[in-house]
Amino acid sequence: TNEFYSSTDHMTHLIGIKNDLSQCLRFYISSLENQMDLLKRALQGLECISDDNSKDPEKLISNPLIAYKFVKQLINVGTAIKEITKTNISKDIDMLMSKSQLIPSENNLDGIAGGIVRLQELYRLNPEDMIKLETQSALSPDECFHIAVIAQQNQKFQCAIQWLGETMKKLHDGAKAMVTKQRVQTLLTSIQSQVVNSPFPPEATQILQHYDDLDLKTILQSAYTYNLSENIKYWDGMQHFITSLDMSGFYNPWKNGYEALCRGEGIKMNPKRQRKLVCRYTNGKGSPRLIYGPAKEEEEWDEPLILRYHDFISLNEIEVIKTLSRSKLARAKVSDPVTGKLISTKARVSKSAWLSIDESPVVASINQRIADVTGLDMDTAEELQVANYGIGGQYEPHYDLVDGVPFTERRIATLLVYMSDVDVGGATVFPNTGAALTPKIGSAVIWFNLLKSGEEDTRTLHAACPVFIGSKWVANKWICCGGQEFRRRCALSKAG
Ligand SMILES: O=C(O)CCC(=O)C(=O)O
Ligand SMILES: [Fe+2]
Repeated sequence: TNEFYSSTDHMTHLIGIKNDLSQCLRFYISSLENQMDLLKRALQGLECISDDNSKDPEKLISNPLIAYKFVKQLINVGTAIKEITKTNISKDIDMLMSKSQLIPSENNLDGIAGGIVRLQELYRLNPEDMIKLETQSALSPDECFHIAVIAQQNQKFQCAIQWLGETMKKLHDGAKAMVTKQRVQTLLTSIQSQVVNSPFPPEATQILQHYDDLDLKTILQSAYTYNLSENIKYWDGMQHFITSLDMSGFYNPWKNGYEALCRGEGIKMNPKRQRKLVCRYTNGKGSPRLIYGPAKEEEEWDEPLILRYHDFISLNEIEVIKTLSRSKLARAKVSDPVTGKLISTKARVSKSAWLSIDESPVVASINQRIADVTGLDMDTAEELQVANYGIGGQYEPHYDLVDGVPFTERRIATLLVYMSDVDVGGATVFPNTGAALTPKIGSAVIWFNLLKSGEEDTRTLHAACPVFIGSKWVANKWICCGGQEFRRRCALSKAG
């Protein structure tokens, strides 16, 4: 397909496409230039036939040398014209056309703009930060305006207004553009009315009954509806008021926690708990393969227990897995809560592929290693799911448990292999427990999605933070309930 932005790995193909395109264009231009030269020469030939004597044509021809020259020029022109029709530029055009099929479609640009807006909001980049990023590839007023439009469509009004401001500034500085100040103003007005006319949520109505000031109501309303409360905090004089109202739990309760954790705020670990976390060498449940090469197991989180295995897979294995996946990577989807159909959404911006153990000894050996380390039955596990994230790529908070599957197919545990480091962003966070796991190449983390009682462990709600800089590769192995009856005993207690 022609969607690049949802996988940074696929974005890299664009460099090849760019090189091919410039080569084809170079060929085509030089063919055209040859033709132009021939045409110009032909024209020059015609023009240098002097027609001083045109009033007396016979005189022209009567001088044998002039006559000779005259006919010679005409023949030259004829030759040039024949040559022009002979040079075949249609081949170059065909080539150019076929290469241009690979040019990304417009929705890629929308997707990237959406990623920029998400990163900007989530990592709280203020206008100055954005400008610093922007100076490396100065955006035109039209480009700034496009980002503003996408921000508005994604209901990130704060960002939209910021980009409209940039657009205005550039227009003011006299940059050439299609967009006019008039259009910027129109969009600004429409954003304002969108914010003000948004429907009032019932919980907010109750609270606001106590306040008469209409202006405050308007601001609060937009804060609620568009989850701007975080930003409003920084508005003059609003801080105290907002804190006293505690709007945080209003809208998308998990979302604020998720975004804060992604920024590295609100990680709920304390030194006392931290001291109890240990690391050890382990041979799993006595697997012979681990006796001589024990696994490096680290307790990364206590409640719920999250273990990390260091050097779980090698760089070579990672290369094999990536190569096997590349041709299969397709936009990852989520099931629509209403229709149950698989859809592609901003909530999950990545591409993924499934690898079976028959595909390569490397996949089989990783599968075996997971069995050795966890002591769990792999016969009922799902295939390995490899994922590569895109620009601002993320996966919003979710449970790995899928509704409506037989008990034996429930995902009792998730093992997540990090196949890359990520320069900035891209952590795996657990909003209900305040945990954040940093991707570390070659390591794997594991947690149980079900309590020993078989109930869902709500502490395992987790998310993949937007990748800011870098490429993020992971592999998921979902281990299912079937076959684990004697390996992980059920218990009446809820303890993890
Ligand atoms: O990429 C990550 O950090 C987490 C991925 C994840 O949760 C999933 O694919 O279900
Ligand atoms: Fe997940």
